[in-house]
Amino acid sequence: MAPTTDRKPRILVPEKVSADGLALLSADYEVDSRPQGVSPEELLILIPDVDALIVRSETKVTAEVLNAGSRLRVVARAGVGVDNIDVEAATAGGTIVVNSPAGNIVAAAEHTVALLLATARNVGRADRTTKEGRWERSKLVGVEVGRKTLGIVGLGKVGMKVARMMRVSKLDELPEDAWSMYAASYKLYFFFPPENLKKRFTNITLLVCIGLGMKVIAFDPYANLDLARQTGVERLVPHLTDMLPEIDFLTIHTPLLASTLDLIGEAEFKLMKPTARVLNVARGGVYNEAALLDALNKGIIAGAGLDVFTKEPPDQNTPAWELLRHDKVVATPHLGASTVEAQENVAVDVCTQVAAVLRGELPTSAVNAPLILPEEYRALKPYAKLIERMGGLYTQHFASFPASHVGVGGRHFELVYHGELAGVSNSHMVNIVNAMAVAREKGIVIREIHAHSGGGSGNEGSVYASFVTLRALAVPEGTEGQQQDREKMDGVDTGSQVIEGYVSGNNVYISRLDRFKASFSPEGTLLILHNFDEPGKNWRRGELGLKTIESAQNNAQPAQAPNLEASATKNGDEALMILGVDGDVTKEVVGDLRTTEGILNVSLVRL
Ligand SMILES: O=C(O)[C@H](O)COP(=O)(O)O
Repeated sequence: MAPTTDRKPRILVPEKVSADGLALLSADYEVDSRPQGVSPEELLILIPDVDALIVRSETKVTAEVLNAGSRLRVVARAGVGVDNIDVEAATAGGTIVVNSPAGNIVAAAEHTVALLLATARNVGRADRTTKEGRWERSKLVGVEVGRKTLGIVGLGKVGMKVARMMRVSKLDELPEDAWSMYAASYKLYFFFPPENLKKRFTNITLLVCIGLGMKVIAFDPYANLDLARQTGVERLVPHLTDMLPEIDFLTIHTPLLASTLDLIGEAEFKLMKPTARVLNVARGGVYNEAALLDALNKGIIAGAGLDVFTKEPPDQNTPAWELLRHDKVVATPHLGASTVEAQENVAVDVCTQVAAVLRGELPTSAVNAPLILPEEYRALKPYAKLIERMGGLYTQHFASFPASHVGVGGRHFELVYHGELAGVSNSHMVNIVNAMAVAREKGIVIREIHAHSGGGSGNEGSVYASFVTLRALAVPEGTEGQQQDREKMDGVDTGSQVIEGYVSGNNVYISRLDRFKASFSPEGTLLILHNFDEPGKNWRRGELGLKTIESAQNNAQPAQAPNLEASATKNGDEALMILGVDGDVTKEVVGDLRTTEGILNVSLVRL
């Protein structure tokens, strides 16, 4: 990741994304919105200067793009599907990918219904021929969808919504055992006991009459039967092929994965009724386009409503291109999420997340970061910051030590979560995007330990409800040496390359650095002076340090942080002084301080 400079972070939006979302970013960031789109070549030229990229489905965020985006911290998909983003490459490069999993559910489900009805009633063809001056009533006779069977593949958010919109039109058409469920979902129990319910409500069924009156069956190996039934799915079939001979309409709501590519091909079409119609508002490729074209041409099925294609727009003379022009097909140009409302929803959702990531916070819907429940997320957020700061402090502070200092390899680490924090399962705070993967690649081993029963360093950290210890182990995990090493670390007096920290309110503090107790905020530029703690001289060293800084740099002043000093614990003859410094500190200043009498070590840490 590129170093931070004074310029505002730059956000590139190479597609049409709702202004309501972008407005959330324009005050703090430089937003380069290009609703007309950018070519792949242009994107490669622009990306090195971009901190965040917001796309829809048209921009292909390839590994090449991601590798060229040296500043890129987040790629946001203003929608659900991330198949246009190389998520693996983003993860490897430490770029967060976020999406909006809920913003366009209603739009996608409604577009499915639109295509279902348009396909059943030849709406597309009728519109075209009427505009051409023809009046072809007898050629355009359709079919009704009420009481027909709809097969849904994939009962995710959109599949469920479609099922809900299709279900029975009258209460008295419900099977007996579905009554109580239906009543519960409308909270009718509140007024009437279940045994009287049917009697009382048969006359006013229109009051709760919704849906198209279709019978819905579904295939989804991961679906929950109770939940499915509550949404109006009559039956879940164990195998996809079980439903195909029975259905009048088929709709698929899955992402495009290796397992869903060509899910419906020649063999599957052959199992369907010649009157069956198929719908695709998910992803091009879940129906094999060549097989679909063949099935329509040969009358194996009756029609298709297609919103998505394997290549958009389809190349000329491909099966997809022929499908677009086919008389039995109603086609739309990937409009599933294209409603004003859905575009506002997804734009506000992802722009909020982009701002969070650029502020250094966790997004709510990261595709390549661990899933954290909102309440866990709120509780863990300051600890994630603490650990990040501890890591920064570790690498910068200990790197300054002379080679003769305790020889810790810096490759084997333990992160120990103490107190209430230990009870949070799957905290994975060290692993925001790729930390673990990158560490592994570099041969660095990080072990996360939940120390449920106290433990820790015996240091002051233990007075806090939760605290975290970062330990660098001298020898690989599991060896006898490591055991001795850890025993040493657990003692009060010994141990080196240990950092301990805690959270108070939303602020993070370091309570131990090396073998010194401490209490300081790991923020900004810190000058850490390790010196002899001769009686009466400790502060003199501090003054000396400040003087040196001031003489080297006029604008450098101690920061207003309340804790500028941390004192020594061991032997009483050494001290650690932490100075928060406004402005920068040059190498020369650090060099001067290092050669000052009584100073044992100096490190400059920027957090
Ligand atoms: O994956 C999605 O969210 C939909 O396919 C919408 O895609 P779009 O943002 O390009 O309209």
